[in-house]
Amino acid sequence: MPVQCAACGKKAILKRPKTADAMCRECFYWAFEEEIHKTIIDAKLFTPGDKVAIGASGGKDSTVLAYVMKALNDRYNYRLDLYLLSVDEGITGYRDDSLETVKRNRDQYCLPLKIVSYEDLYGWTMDAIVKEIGLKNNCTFCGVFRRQALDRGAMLTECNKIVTGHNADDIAETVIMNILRGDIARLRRCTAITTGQEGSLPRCKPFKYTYEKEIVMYAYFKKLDYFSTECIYSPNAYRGYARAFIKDVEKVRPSAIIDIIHSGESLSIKKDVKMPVQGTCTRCGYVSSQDVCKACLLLEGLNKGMPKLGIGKPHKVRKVRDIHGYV
Ligand SMILES: Nc1ncnc2c1ncn2[C@@H]1O[C@H](COP(=O)(O)OP(=O)(O)OP(=O)(O)O)[C@@H](O)[C@H]1O
Repeated sequence: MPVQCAACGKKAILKRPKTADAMCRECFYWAFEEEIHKTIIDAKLFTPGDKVAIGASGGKDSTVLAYVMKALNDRYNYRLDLYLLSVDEGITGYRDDSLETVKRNRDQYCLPLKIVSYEDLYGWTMDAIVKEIGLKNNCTFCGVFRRQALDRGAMLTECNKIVTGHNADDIAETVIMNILRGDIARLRRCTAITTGQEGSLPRCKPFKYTYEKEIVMYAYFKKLDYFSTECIYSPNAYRGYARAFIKDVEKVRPSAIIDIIHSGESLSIKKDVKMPVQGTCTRCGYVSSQDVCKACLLLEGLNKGMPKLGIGKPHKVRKVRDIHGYV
C-alpha cells in the first residue's frame, strides 16, 4: 500500500524535513508557500506600494525567494514592486557565473534586475583584495562591503526594503556563533525578522522559519534554475563548526533549528550590559557604532597598503590607527 499524503490522501512522494509528514508534490508546494505567507503576514513585513529589492545571488535560497515572493505577491495581491538586486563582488569563476543565472531568473520571472559591483563602489574587486590579504580574513571584507552594497543598490533603484534568502538554518547557526563569541549586541539582533537602523533600509528575512532542506527540495521539484557552487574564497571555518554542531543535534532532535531560533528570540539582556550606540560614519554617512564605519576602515587599510588595519575589535583597530596617526 503506497504511503498517503498527510494533506490530501493521494500518493505521497516525499517526507517533509520540518514536520516528517509524508506529502504529495502539490501539497508540499502549498504548505511551503503558505508558511512563508504566514511569516510575512504575522510579522507585517510589507505594506502595499513597497518597492522591494530581492538580494539575488543566483544561489538556491535567493532563487527560491524570488520565485516565492513573486508567486505570493500575485496570489495575495500584496501590491509590491519587486526587483532583483545583485552584488558583483568581482570573484572570477564564481560570481560571474552565478550572475548569469540571475540574468536568466530576471527573464524567467519577468523581474527587473540591478547589478552593483564592489569595483564601482569601492574601487576593489574581491579578486584584488584576496591578492592583498590572502584567504584568511577575506570573508570580513566581503561581508562588510556586501551589506553596504545591497543598501546602496536598493537606494539607487529607489527601493524602500530589502529581502534576503537567509533561512532558519542560517539564523540558528548565527545564534550559536554569537553565543560562542559572547557578542551580545549581535545575539540580540540576529533573530529579528527585520533589521536595519536609521540611515539604512529595513532588511527582512521571509525564510526565517524555513528549513534549508525544504528550500533545496522545493527548488529541486520545481526545477528552478539556480547556481550551486560554493564561493571559491570562502573557507568560513567558524560557521562550519556551528553548522556541523546543529546538524549533529538535529539528528537526535529534529526541531533543534527552530528551538535555537526561539531560544535566541527569548533571550533578554541585563540592564547593566553596555550596548553599542548607533550613529553615522563621519566619512561616508553610513550607519555605524564607531566614528568611522567598518567598510571605510577596511577600505582605508587597503588603499594604504595595510589591509589588516580594519580587522579585529574596534578598540584594537583604534590603537593601530592612533600609532600611525590616521584620522
Ligand atoms: N552577491 C549577492 N548579491 C545579492 N544578494 C546576495 C549576494 N550574496 C548574498 N546575498 C543575499 O544574502 C543571502 C544570504 O547569503 P549567503 O551568502 O549566506 O548565501 P546562501 O545562504 O548560500 O544563499 P543563496 O543560496 O541565495 O546564495 C542570500 O540568500 C541573498 O539574498
